[in-house]
Amino acid sequence: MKNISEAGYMDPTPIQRQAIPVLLSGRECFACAPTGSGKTLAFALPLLMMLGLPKKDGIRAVVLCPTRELAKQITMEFKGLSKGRKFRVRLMTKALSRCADFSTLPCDVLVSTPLRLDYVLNQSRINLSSVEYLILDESDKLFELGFVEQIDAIVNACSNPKIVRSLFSATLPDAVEELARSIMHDAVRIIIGEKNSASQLVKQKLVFVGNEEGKLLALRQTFQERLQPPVLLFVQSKERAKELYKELVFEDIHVDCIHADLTQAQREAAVDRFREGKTWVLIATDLLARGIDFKGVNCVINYDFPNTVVAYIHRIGRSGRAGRPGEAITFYTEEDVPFLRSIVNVMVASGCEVPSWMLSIPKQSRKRHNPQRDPILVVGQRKKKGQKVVGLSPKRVSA
Ligand SMILES: Nc1ncnc2c1ncn2[C@@H]1O[C@H](COP(=O)(O)OP(=O)(O)OP(=O)(O)O)[C@@H](O)[C@H]1O
Repeated sequence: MKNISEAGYMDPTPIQRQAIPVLLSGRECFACAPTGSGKTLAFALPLLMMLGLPKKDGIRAVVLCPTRELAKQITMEFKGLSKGRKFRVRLMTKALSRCADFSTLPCDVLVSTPLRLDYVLNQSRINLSSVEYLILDESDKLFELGFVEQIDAIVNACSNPKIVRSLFSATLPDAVEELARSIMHDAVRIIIGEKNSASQLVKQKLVFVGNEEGKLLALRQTFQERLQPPVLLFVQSKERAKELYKELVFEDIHVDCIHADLTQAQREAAVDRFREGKTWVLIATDLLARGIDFKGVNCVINYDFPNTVVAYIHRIGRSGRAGRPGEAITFYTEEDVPFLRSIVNVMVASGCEVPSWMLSIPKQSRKRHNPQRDPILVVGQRKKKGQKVVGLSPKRVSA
């Protein structure tokens, strides 16, 4: 209770009100609640309570999530909540996965990405048969192609017949729900608000930019009208993250970028600089779309249209967290128009206004939209082409 009040948590959020008693009663659950609504605490708190005291009985709980950044954040949350007790909460780092002797390493809670845990499992260096609790955070992502085989191996290795498994996410497509049911025992289904909906705290806006070139103009205009850091800027790929970074780095807006081509240390440094307020605008790929909790992101800009509606919900959910209001601006080109409909539906469900013509766009049968986009023109190339380079006026930038 001391740790909870020191963290400033005065009242449980709706997902915490529902999920904590369910987990404390020993039932499994799959829970779907909006982004930023406190799902981490909803599983971390009951898990620590059920573990009771630290023990040296092998690995007792495993939490899986899709990215290293999120795994680190979850580890920190567990450590904060268990301050004063000697629980061993361990993050599966690269070093741990390569060198640790798990047969002698006391571990109450192990937080990992599926890839790293599966790597250790494949080498027969870890025994998961004593695991009592298994949490899959961002569970729908973990059931996607690319993760599902590793999840399967880990679920099978957690062979304790009394294991309690739980799934948490802000989005839970029906197909994933069905798949999840096949591995769970009589799980309680908890849905807060409308399933697969965006956080009501985020004011969503669509901006037509015509084509790729129009995006840079629209971005500069947005920043000139009002730049209220911190801002997260999402692009489609790591190549585009690098290109956009090159384009913005010389402007007075303290920009940085994060993508999978950076080393772990560089990724962590980029996250830290953004958390500390040293970076005002962070360019990111979908690597950062899920789970990451930056306090007070004022605005998310989808420079590139998200490739699925699920990605849209998670991206814009980096803003409007823990009861604070946020804003999301999504640029769309001619090419993106046929894919507007599902995002428009999300906006309407959250009470945002949209032009009526958008409601008559036919639904796309193809769910993914990953077009080949023209490269973002870097400053040097533009100068060579004889085009004018428009900069930002630092006067208009408010910190
Ligand atoms: N009871 C509470 N009262 C106030 N703030 C809270 C409470 N519980 C959690 N928070 C804060 O809310 C923020 C969002 O929590 P968290 O990261 O767990 O959200 P989430 O639901 O997992 O989001 P996402 O779906 O994006 O992963 C965090 O900053 C957390 O500290």
